[in-house]
Amino acid sequence: MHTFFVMKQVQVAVVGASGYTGQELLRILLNHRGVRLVCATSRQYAGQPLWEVFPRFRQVPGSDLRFTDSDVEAIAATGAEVAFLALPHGVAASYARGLVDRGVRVIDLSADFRLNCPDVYEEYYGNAHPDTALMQEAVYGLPEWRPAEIARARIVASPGCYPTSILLPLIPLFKAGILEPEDVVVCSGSGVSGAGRKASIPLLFCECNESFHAYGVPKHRHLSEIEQELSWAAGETVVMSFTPHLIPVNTGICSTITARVKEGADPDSIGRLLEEAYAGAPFVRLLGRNQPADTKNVTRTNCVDIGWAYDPRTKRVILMSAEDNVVKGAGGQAVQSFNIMCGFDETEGLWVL
Ligand SMILES: NC(=O)C1=CN([C@@H]2O[C@H](COP(=O)(O)OP(=O)(O)OC[C@H]3O[C@@H](n4cnc5c(N)ncnc54)[C@H](OP(=O)(O)O)[C@@H]3O)[C@@H](O)[C@H]2O)C=CC1
Ligand SMILES: CC(=O)N[C@@H](CCC(=O)OP(=O)(O)O)C(=O)O
Repeated sequence: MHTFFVMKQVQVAVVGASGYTGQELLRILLNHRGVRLVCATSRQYAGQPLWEVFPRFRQVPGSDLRFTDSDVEAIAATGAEVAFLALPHGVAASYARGLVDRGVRVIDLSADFRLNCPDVYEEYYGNAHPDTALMQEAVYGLPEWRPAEIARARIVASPGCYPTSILLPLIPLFKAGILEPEDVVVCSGSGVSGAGRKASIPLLFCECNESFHAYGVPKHRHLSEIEQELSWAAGETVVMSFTPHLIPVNTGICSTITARVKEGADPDSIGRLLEEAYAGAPFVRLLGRNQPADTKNVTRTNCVDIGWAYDPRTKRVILMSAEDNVVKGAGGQAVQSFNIMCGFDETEGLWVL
């Protein structure tokens, strides 16, 4: 006798489905047993089926759905219960309030709702936030640290790609109080898809290939959310240096973090603190002492790999992390939050290697 397991289905919309993170969301959601995709938006591809725009989805069940150029009213009318916003920052905020007010739960991949202080938002994004009430309601959706708040949220602000690779290694050490709060230095590299699927001369193949350079110095906009979350973990203000680099690969983020260990703190506790923090975390893979993380092992997965080292001469811990910017740094992490919000296993649809 066969036993059939029927999983509940949640109706889902992807708004901004033709970009890099939108495409990644489609890839994961078309394979998710608990999802019925009811809406995928794109202005330029409106009317075309998903598989025609992304031939990799040809013959995949559900890929006959057509892109629509939708507004809030039309998205809600599809019966969507959850909407992923994979829109440029600034645009996402114009959809969020209308959807939440119509009872659609929102998972926003943009930076619009990640900060909780309106002044910091204005400092980094150059304009006043259009909806500070919703900004303060939004949960910063790092699933490893806020599962209970994510589970009941109306709006989740999914963390940025660089921040995810930096926060996961550092939060346990700041929570344990072993790091100096004003002596953190981070050097990160991102694949070119991090900049989005748009025409731009600096992003052309001949401009970025065979090349490696820093950008966004000295105050990349991600500094604001990283310092916010590290200050939350430390219980005091954390100030850091952050230098992003563009690396000539499609996807992948590699972050090398060094931080000074406080006088009297035990550097031998670093490995144990990480292991205790992530004992039940399916997507955090601890590599061990003196083991660097490599982007080639995480691309197209929802995993973050983390290695660590300690240099007694400088009294600095060295944390090395790698993730895929469009998966754990964006679409995969957003689906991880979706699973928690909808009562699915946290890993549902995400064990694709
Ligand atoms: N790429 C990455 O690694 C990461 C990106 N993010 C964030 O996720 C969001 C999406 O990023 P990404 O996928 O790279 O961006 P893309 O530029 O690749 O895609 C943007 C999407 O939004 C749609 N769009 C653009 N402008 C508008 C508009 N005014 N109204 C409605 N739809 C619009 C585009 O389709 P169309 O023009 O056809 O309408 C497209 O589907 C951004 O906020 C980004 O900062 C977060 C983490 C990592
Ligand atoms: C390579 C590149 O340009 N990366 C982007 C960061 C990725 C991103 O989209 O930022 P959010 O996570 O905040 O949305 C940048 O530096 O602005």
